[in-house]
Amino acid sequence: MKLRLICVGKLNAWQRAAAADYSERLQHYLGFELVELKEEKGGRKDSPAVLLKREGERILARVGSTEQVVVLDEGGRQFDSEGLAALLEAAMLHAGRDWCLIIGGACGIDPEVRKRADLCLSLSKMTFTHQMARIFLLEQLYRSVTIIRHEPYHNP
Ligand SMILES: C[S@@+](CC[C@H](N)C(=O)[O-])C[C@H]1O[C@@H](n2cnc3c(N)ncnc32)[C@H](O)[C@@H]1O
Repeated sequence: MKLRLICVGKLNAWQRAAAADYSERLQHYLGFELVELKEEKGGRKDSPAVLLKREGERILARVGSTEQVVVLDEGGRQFDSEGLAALLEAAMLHAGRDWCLIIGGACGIDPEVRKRADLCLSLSKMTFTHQMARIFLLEQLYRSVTIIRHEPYHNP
């Protein structure tokens, strides 16, 4: 089973270092691919909704038809770390579909992308920047695999 993370927008140097650290750790346990899309830059006439829609179309073009789509959204379903690990473990044990995780850009996620979601996942009720959401998600995925393997990273 593989994980793919689709993100919109770039990270600065320290964010990139943090994200790279967790994704490298994660790759020791699972296949992992990062797809980083450019933020939509429209002209002065383009409304935020139009830009979001275009961004959404580019995201959906990268989603595989058989993938389990997990959209990151502060209004989504919340899990504790053990709960997320259990969800991931069930998918791994039952040769589940590959996961495609999606983090929106600075303006959020187009409704069409949300419609494609099998799960909307919230990391907190608080809103994070997309950069911070990426780092927190990668850390939680890494934490999940260490929980699944009973390794000492997670100290509840
Ligand atoms: C700055 S937020 C966008 C906020 C915007 N108000 C919206 O409508 O979604 C950028 C992206 O980071 C992710 N994100 C931010 N906070 C999150 C949270 N607490 N849980 C899950 N994802 C979050 C989401 O994917 C979101 O689209």
